[in-house]
Amino acid sequence: MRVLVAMSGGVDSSVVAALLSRAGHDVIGVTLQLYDHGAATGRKGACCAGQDIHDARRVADHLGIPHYVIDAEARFRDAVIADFADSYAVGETPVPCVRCNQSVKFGDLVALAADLGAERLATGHYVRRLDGPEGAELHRAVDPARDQSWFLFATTRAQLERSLFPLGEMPDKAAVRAEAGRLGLPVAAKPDSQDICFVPQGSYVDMVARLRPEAVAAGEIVTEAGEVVGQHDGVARYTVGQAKRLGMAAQAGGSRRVVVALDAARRRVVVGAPGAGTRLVRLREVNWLTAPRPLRCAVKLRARDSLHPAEVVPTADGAEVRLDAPVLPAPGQGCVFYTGERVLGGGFIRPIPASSG
Ligand SMILES: Nc1ncnc2c1ncn2[C@@H]1O[C@H](COP(=O)(O)OP(=O)(O)OP(=O)(O)O)[C@@H](O)[C@H]1O
Repeated sequence: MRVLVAMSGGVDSSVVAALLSRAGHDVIGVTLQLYDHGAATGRKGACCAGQDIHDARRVADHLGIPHYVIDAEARFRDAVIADFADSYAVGETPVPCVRCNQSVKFGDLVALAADLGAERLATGHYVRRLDGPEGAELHRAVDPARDQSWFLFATTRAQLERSLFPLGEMPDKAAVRAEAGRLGLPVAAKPDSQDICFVPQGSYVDMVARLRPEAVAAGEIVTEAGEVVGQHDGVARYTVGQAKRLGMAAQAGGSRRVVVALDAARRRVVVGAPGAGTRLVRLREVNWLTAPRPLRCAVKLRARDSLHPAEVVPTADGAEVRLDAPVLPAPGQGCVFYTGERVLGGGFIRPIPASSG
């Protein structure tokens, strides 16, 4: 069959292209030009994106497959980078990888695959797509250390139907690298990519400051009762649930405190006692990967979170998550519903109104 492979120039998607090509499929490679570190940082010659495109092309040449580069910079800027900064500016903690998967990768590339007559879009994500009685199902990767299922919760059922994730079955990353070596891929020894691809050297605050300066404006750290206990230099530097780096003043007489809300309109970071939390979490933009219905399941409220037993109930504008035990989730993050290895859906966490004076 004809398969469009999303090639980032990294080891994972290169192995995907190679495996599918070796298996006899009619493989077409596509690389999205998403950002330019040189342009973003003002530094000349810092264009990692350019190197990645070059690497993807070398792999495609090595495999003898056609390869296209698509300029998706404007789309990425609007759908991912602007959303990232806007989200911080309203006191949320965004997950840009979910926005990117939702828009640029699965939204646009599944459509491109159809235009090119390809039956499937393949990526190097570590997840499994299995066929069940309801159609395509999203499952965790075999390797729990690499599993990316949480980041794919917004992929629609129609997009999943048309996707392939060959690496979800791999035992671990070492096996993928070994495969890259065996296949003679020129990127076999390339280091793994960084966390947020468009933020150079992890300085996300600088990027937010350029786009939404109000998100890094100074303000007060207050208790839920409205007592001022410290100063901060921007709500964008904080996330709900954070207990570190709150400053000495915010640690009342040595007792620890935790961020319980970010009131961006008043530039306030609201702190409370550790153990503060809620049993009711409201979600927006919920994507169901099963028929929407009340579910008894386990939810994950950030990428590297443990599972929390809960009941998820669909509502007219999203879903309500009723947790067995209180949690302190960060608005803007994802809440993903799991039953065993399968993802049943997920949505974005709505803000919990700040209760400070
Ligand atoms: N610029 C891009 N163009 C096309 N596809 C991309 C691009 N960036 C990422 N992808 C696709 O999304 C997948 C997951 O992206 P992620 O950033 O998690 O990659 P990764 O774990 O670094 O993998 P890789 O080793 O392939 O770069 C990639 O394996 C690839 O299929």
